[in-house]
Amino acid sequence: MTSDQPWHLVVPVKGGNGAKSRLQPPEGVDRAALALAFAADCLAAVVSGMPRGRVFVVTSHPDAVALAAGLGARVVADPGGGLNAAVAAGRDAALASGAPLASASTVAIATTHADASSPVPVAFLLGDLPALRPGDLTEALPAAAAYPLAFVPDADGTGTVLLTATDGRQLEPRFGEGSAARHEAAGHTRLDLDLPRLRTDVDDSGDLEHALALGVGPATAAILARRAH
Ligand SMILES: Nc1nc2c(ncn2[C@@H]2O[C@H](COP(=O)(O)OP(=O)(O)OP(=O)(O)O)[C@@H](O)[C@H]2O)c(=O)[nH]1
Ligand SMILES: C=C(OP(=O)(O)O)C(=O)O
Repeated sequence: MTSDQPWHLVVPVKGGNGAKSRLQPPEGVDRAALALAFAADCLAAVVSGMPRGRVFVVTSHPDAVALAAGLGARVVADPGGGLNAAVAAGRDAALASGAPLASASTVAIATTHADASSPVPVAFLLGDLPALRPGDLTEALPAAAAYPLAFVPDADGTGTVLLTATDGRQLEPRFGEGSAARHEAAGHTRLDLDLPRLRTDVDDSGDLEHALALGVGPATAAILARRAH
């Protein structure tokens, strides 16, 4: 990806003990630490594939805030209200990215003054993609750029890993189980890209096996090395 890449990318990260509640971690592995490791590997791939200042992590969990800030991402406070509200807050922050990002409310105010003549393409990416590589975004974002609204479904085709908006359109986040059908109904064009690392979000142990087979990043590999044998 080049430095003139126009996309702004939003990555919500829940963090803490409530994260990855459906995932039964391997014996000897702490669930919150594993969830944070997924985010660490995902964000490392994202920031190395995107120009500085274009990555927004929506979180209020201290460990995730430290992780994101340490990687050079911009942190947006989680507004509460779940994943779709977090996506909306990150989208507004990205649109208002010329303005100071003190809090979600200043972001919302600044957004109303955003220059409508230069719309910012915004992409939302799940933060639980431990096998992601920078090249996945290099391929997926230009493919999405051909459509005002688009999305990439997860590996089984029913969920969503990447949701995009260009031409000043607004993301229409409808995340949650079965979100692919809802995003399509909301006008996002479905892109079944052959990018398994992008499409493998980890919700359960089957997904984790799939990610491990593809090859996970160093943070996830290190946490899993603590598995009881
Ligand atoms: N900021 C923020 N991120 C969220 C929230 N809910 C989910 N996410 C993130 O969105 C991505 C996909 O969400 P899920 O797969 O549902 O992750 P999760 O909520 O940790 O997992 P479960 O507890 O099993 O539902 C992950 O990167 C999560 O960290 C939220 O309320 N706020
Ligand atoms: C966030 C999603 O799903 P999950 O919570 O199953 O990862 C989704 O696909 O919209």
